[in-house]
Order: sequence, then structure tokens, then C-alpha cells
Amino acid sequence: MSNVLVFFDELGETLTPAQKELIAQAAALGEVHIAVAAYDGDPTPVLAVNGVQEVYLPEVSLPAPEVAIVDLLETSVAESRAVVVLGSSTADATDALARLAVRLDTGLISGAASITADLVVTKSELAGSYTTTSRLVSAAAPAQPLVVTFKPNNIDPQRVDTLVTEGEQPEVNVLPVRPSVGGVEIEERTAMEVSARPALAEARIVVAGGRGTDGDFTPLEELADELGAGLGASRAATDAGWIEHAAQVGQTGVTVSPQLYISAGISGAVHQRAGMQTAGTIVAINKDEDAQVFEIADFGVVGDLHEVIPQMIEELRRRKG
Ligand SMILES: Cc1cc2nc3c(=O)[nH]c(=O)nc-3n(C[C@H](O)[C@H](O)[C@H](O)COP(=O)(O)OP(=O)(O)OC[C@H]3O[C@@H](n4cnc5c(N)ncnc54)[C@H](O)[C@@H]3O)c2cc1C
Repeated sequence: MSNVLVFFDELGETLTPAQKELIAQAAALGEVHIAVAAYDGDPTPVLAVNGVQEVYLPEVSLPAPEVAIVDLLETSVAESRAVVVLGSSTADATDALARLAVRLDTGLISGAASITADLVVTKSELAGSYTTTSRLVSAAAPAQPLVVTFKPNNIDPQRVDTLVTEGEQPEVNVLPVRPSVGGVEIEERTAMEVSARPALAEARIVVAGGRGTDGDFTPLEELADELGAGLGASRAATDAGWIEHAAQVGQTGVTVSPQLYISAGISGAVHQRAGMQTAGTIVAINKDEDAQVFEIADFGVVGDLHEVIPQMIEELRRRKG
């Protein structure tokens, strides 16, 4: 069994589904060690999970993009003797892990889907056009750990729940790492208004709307809430100011990889596809039967979204009783 270091750039009062998934990936490889950069209060109860042996914390919470996070990671790798470091593919985690890979003179594979026991990593490339498998060929001696970031929603959530169960409190190591002095200092942070919907990048279901909504996202919001889904949009919709820019899915927006992606009133241009093509199942609603989106859809409905979506909502409510 190998030692695995899991990196959380921040930890709240509970583990997020993506964090549980990372622990599940790590537990399949070996003994799990966790490094946490930013935290509030005592994070250990949250990390009392079967298989988690040790936790590494800085003396002072280090919110991203604090550059000292790389010192925390370097020391955690040395302490844990990890052969692989896993993190999520969010911008903040990837930034910190890329710095770690440079510091250790080792390799980073970003946006992975899976990893085998002999550390062969699979990922989807170029908007799902290719699946690649890669492994680390280390030039450094002794060999340095492989660093991998994962996209969420690669493991069935029910399986995650059976793998990630409550356990003993792990051993906690507070490392002598403090915020860096000099450089850019963040003076104030204002959190985005918290939506009750799941975060777009991590949501298991995404409902997305485009120019075809004609500016009215109400039916999509209702459908998203019925399904417990995140809400996304095409660039045409965000550029029109119909929904916030953070909701844009695509090449210049958020990349999502949900189990189900419902596309409504979106033509399916290549720039939109780049951000959603790896979704497990794609359902497209478009009134133009020749719309590009139908080329990648698993299920397609040719129709007006303002008629189709209310029927979907009605059927969902009927089935829920
Ligand atoms: C460098 C670059 C980066 C880009 N990055 C992104 C990106 O990240 N994300 C992104 O989305 N786009 C991006 N774009 C823009 C992209 O090329 C498309 O222009 C955009 O995705 C189109 O959005 P849309 O499908 O909503 O609009 P349209 O292309 O106008 O399509 C609207 C669709 O809605 C259908 N429709 C209309 N009314 C209805 C109705 N009532 N019911 C059902 N269907 C209806 C129409 O048949 C049509 O297919 C980028 C472009 C460039 C050049």
C-alpha cells in the first residue's frame, strides 16, 4: 500500500461531495493523509473518516492564493512520504499543486478522471475527443511523487458514500508554516452570494440555458430546483446579462462534468461543447432539429423549451408524488 496525500485548499463544516470523492480515490490507492490550507476552528472532526491516518495543518489558516501553501504541501509530502498527491481541479487547488510540482521537480496531470493502483492516470482531452492514459516518468532521484488534480463526478455518489464512512479522529500535525511576507496581500474578501443550488463545477446535474431562453431563466431555475441541479448558461446568455457570468459553461467559462447535463435553447457551438462534452448523459432541448447540440446529445427533444420544460417539471412532481 502506498501513502497518498490529499490536498484541500479549504475545509468547511462538512466535506463537500468533491472532497469525499477525492478521499475515496485516495483510499483505493493506500493510506490517506490530508493537508488542509484554509480552515476555521478545529477541522479534525470533519476529517474523522475511515482510512484517513494523518492530517497536516499550517499554524495559521492559509486561504488561496497564499503562496506559502506550497511550503505546507512540500512539508506534508515529506512527512507523509506520499508517492502521489491528489487535489481537485479547481483553479485554486491546481495553482497550489502546480507550484508544488515545480518545487519538487516532478510531474502534474490535471483534470484527471481516474487513477489505478500502479498510478496510471486516465483523462479526457480536447472536449472529450480523446481519452489519454499517462504515468510519471521521474527524472529526479529519489523519485518524487506524482501530482494529480481530479474533475468531480467520476465516482457514483452512492459508491462514495459506502467508501467514505465515519471513522476515528486522525492524528493532527500542525506544521510550522505561516503566511508569506511580502508580495500581494488580500485585504478583504467578499464571498459570493451563496445559492442553495450546488456549485456549478461540482454539481452532479446541470441545467443550462442559452439564447433560446429569450432571457427568461425561470423555467430552468424551477427545473434545476426540482432536480437539485446547478444552473449554467451559454455565453450568449451571460453576455446578454440574463444570468451572471459565473454561470457560463464552455471554453472561456466553467468546465463541468456532471452525470446529467440538460441543455435548453443552446445551439451547441464548439466553445460551449468544450465545457460540457464529458458529461455522462446529455439531454438537449432545441426547436431546431438541425442544431449542432443534437450531434452530442444522448437524448434530444425538438421543441420550444418554454413548452417542454414545464412538462418535465410537471412529470417530475407527479413522480415524486
Ligand atoms: C473565443 C470564444 C470563446 C467562447 N467561449 C464560449 C463559452 O465558454 N461558452 C459558450 O457557451 N460560448 C462561448 N463562445 C460563444 C459560442 O461560439 C456561441 O456563440 C455561443 O455558445 C452561442 O450561444 P447559444 O447557443 O445560447 O446561442 P445561439 O447560437 O444563438 O443558439 C440559440 C439556440 O437556441 C435555439 N432556440 C431558440 N429559441 C428556442 C426555444 N424557444 N426553445 C428551444 N430552442 C430554442 C435555437 O435553435 C439555437 O440553436 C465563445 C466564442 C468564442 C469566439
